[in-house]
Amino acid sequence: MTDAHHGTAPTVFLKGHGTENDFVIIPDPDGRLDLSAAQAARLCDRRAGIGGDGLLRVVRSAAHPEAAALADRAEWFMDYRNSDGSIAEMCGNGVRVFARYLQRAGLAGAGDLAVATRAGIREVHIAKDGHDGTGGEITVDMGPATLPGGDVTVIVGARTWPAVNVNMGNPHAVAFVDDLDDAGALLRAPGVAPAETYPTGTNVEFVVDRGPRHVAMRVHERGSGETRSCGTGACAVMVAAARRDGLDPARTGHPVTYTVDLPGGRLVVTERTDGRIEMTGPAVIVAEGVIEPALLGAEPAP
Ligand SMILES: N[C@@H](CCC[C@H](N)C(=O)O)C(=O)O
Repeated sequence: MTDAHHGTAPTVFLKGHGTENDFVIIPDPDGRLDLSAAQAARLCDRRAGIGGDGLLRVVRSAAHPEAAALADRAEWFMDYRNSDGSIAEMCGNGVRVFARYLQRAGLAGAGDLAVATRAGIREVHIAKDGHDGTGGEITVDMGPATLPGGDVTVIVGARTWPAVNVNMGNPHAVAFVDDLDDAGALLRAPGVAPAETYPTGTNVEFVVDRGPRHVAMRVHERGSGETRSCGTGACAVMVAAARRDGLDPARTGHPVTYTVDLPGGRLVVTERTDGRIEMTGPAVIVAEGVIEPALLGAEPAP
């Protein structure tokens, strides 16, 4: 039961986005809102709820069982949910928006900030306001990519493409295509073979070249459908493109930067010589309000 159910305190939400990957933000510093998958999905519903590709619950690490061990290194835990209510390990655009919320709430300043996620701690740098009305850019150390190898195929209808299996804390299948329209309407999740490569499902990226170290992509996200941007996806795409282009900073001793265009905006992704991936992009809060208790609703008895 939440405070909202008892009518003692309203449940506040904010709405934000990073390159139009949009999120319902629920400040819950003391971890009192034990949001179910159904409640998260209702909040993300674009017709009957607030609407979002995902949900970011802002909880003190010390107040969350999955993050308490990280509390001495990161005060805040990003409890991320996809729009269908499922839990994901990591969200790259989400962690920038999460940091922007903390800054707006006076819980963090411009500069460096550590955020706990299910994929571990992510170091975030909030740039001073660029005076463009959006609060300036935010850079996240997304950690190293893992490329487990093996042949993966992405399937949409009768079409298939070879894909690269990349893990950014969450799973990705990156397919290079001739034209972004080749993936069709993406109303359903693309198939992947062998399916066992991704026991918990996967995000799928479709990529074309735009120029030297410049790509464009579409993404179908696990648990959310096609979205206008995906930060972990952009990082997975950058690494897959770099390896395809024969670039590996750990071997050459030179960092590599790719510009990644998405339907909702642009992300800049750099792979450092230590193998860590840095992603830079915008993060904007657009609204704040109060959730009607009926939207959270009473959960059916088990
Ligand atoms: N949009 C996110 C990724 C969110 C999680 C993903 N749908 C999954 O299930 O792994 C991003 O910006 O990285």
